[in-house]
Amino acid sequence: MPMHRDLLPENLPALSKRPLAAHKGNFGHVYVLGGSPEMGGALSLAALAAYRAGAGLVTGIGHPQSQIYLAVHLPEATWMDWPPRLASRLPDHAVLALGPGLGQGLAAHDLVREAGGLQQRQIWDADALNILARIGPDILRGAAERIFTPHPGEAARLLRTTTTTVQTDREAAIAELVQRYGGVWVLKGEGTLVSDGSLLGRCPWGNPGMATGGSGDVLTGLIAGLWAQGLNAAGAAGLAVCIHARAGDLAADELGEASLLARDILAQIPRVLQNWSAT
Ligand SMILES: NC(=O)C1=CN([C@@H]2O[C@H](COP(=O)(O)OP(=O)(O)OC[C@H]3O[C@@H](n4cnc5c(N)ncnc54)[C@H](OP(=O)(O)O)[C@@H]3O)[C@@H](O)[C@H]2O)[C@@H](O)CC1
Ligand SMILES: Nc1ncnc2c1ncn2[C@@H]1O[C@H](COP(=O)(O)OP(=O)(O)O)[C@@H](O)[C@H]1O
Repeated sequence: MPMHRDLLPENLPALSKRPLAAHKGNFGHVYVLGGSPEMGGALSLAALAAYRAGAGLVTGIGHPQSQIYLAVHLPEATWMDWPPRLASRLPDHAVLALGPGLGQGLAAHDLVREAGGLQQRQIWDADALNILARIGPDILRGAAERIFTPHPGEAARLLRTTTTTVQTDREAAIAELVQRYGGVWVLKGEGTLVSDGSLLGRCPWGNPGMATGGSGDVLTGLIAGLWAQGLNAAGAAGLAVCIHARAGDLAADELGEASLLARDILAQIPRVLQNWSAT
């Protein structure tokens, strides 16, 4: 049985103050692999969130037809077309976030299969999880550190059960995911859970206004950006989940739940990060 620990600022790591002589190489390099022709927006939201979390450099890896989203919304990011092989393109210190808007075509399958054998830190989300569910845990080779971020529908696919079963006992579902697949897990939805098998935390913030397309992509980028700056996997996941939920609450206070968009969560991240220790 994992030990329960509230996801509150006193139980979570914090980002260190930046040294005066810091340069962008000190704050990590996030690669977001996603962006099928129809879903460049998901990649772009994740990349933006990684930068807002403080990553030094962010690169989108997507289908050429989806580059326009990043070019328009995030000129600060660099770009790479889906390569035939990822291995030679990623530095050892990279954090790879895979899945936002990736789709489930042949190229996506090949890239996800290869990513499962890379040694760089990885965040598995969205279609990367759908492909993992289809192929099975054998795809996760080697000893890379991994964080997985399913919503209840994806968790159900990974556990070969129904969304209702996952939602009926969320703690049992996340325990089973950790046991089957290893790594750190984030089970999204009301009261998001984070567990590495030894600790289990529940996020006390968030609201149904966040049930809107793209808000999970923002979370993925946020985790990647914090992880790239040197936090450990469970710490980065827990902190990102709480910052994301607090940002969602501020956005809902300002705009109302019905009108809330994923980009409104993004817009509140700087404010939450600045005031985090006083939360
Ligand atoms: N702008 C863009 O480019 C965007 C692109 N996007 C990209 O789209 C791709 C597909 O991802 P997706 O999540 O939209 O589809 P999918 O996995 O079939 O999940 C839907 C089903 O899952 C369930 N479910 C979900 N949440 C639940 C909850 N909290 N609580 C309970 N159940 C929940 C629910 O199942 P049901 O309840 O019906 O059984 C629901 O019908 C992916 O690549 C993503 O990145 C999106 O990010 C949007 C913006
Ligand atoms: N009712 C809710 N209460 C709190 N948080 C929610 C609620 N609904 C959704 N969220 C949060 O919004 C995000 C939705 O992620 P996801 O379903 O992956 O969306 P998308 O695939 O569109 O990006 C998650 O972080 C989830 O925890």
